[in-house]
Amino acid sequence: MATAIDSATKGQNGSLTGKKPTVVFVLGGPGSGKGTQCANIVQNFGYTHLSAGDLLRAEIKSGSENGTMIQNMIKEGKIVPSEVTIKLLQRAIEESGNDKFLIDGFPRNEENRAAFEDVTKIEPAFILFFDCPEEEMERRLLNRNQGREDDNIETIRKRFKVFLESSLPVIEHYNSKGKVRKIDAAKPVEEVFEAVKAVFTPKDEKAAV
Ligand SMILES: Nc1ncnc2c1ncn2[C@@H]1O[C@H](COP(=O)(O)OP(=O)(O)OP(=O)(O)O)[C@@H](O)[C@H]1O
Ligand SMILES: Nc1ccn([C@@H]2O[C@H](COP(=O)(O)O)[C@@H](O)[C@H]2O)c(=O)n1
Ligand SMILES: [Mg+2]
Repeated sequence: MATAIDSATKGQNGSLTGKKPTVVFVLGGPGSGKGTQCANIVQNFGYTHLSAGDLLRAEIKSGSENGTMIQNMIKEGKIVPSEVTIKLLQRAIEESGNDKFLIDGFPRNEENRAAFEDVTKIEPAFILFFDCPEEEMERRLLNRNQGREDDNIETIRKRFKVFLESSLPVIEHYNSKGKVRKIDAAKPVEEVFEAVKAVFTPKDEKAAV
């Protein structure tokens, strides 16, 4: 069945001249500030923010048949199978009506990356990578107070391990293609956003200032 992603990719009449959606993958360790900065980017640059973690948490709440499996994976800091997460992302893209997306917390491993590329044929414009020391991320997560079941020290340590072992190689993959825009995320929110703005501001606009 043809999807909105197909038509965006192939054009309304199925030709190959249509414009693909612009996708920026927003990556970084747990608590590095991805969600916080995405909210700022949405306000300033007209993107739609899709957090893979938020979509998975909403799926649990919806009472879906995958809910218990997803909940168990999140509690353990494990990565949910790609087909589940990609379906949620595809649905959110189709329902948004926008053509510019910040996909936050995805791809989290090589399986996520390859499956997304396979299914959607979308190549990200670039990867926004929030680089932050573990001690700072740990402090932030333990103070977040949003009632997340995975914001406890035991699960946080598991999430850090998964980030190092499975997610960093994805960032390295894109780095080798010159697609990573690395941001020092240890600074205060406003300073981080100054660096983010520079990445999203077109070169000719920077020159005019
Ligand atoms: N630059 C910053 N300095 C201090 N605190 C920050 C900064 N950025 C975000 N925070 C705070 O740290 C916590 C984690 O931020 P946020 O939820 O944006 O991270 P995240 O990368 O989306 O985390 P996760 O991967 O767990 O979803 C929040 O309480 C947020 O208010
Ligand atoms: N691609 C993804 C993204 C997230 N998860 C699971 O959700 C948890 C929370 O993610 P956040 O980005 O909100 O921190 C994460 O630890 C994973 O369990 C996933 O499986 N796949
Ligand atoms: Mg987040």
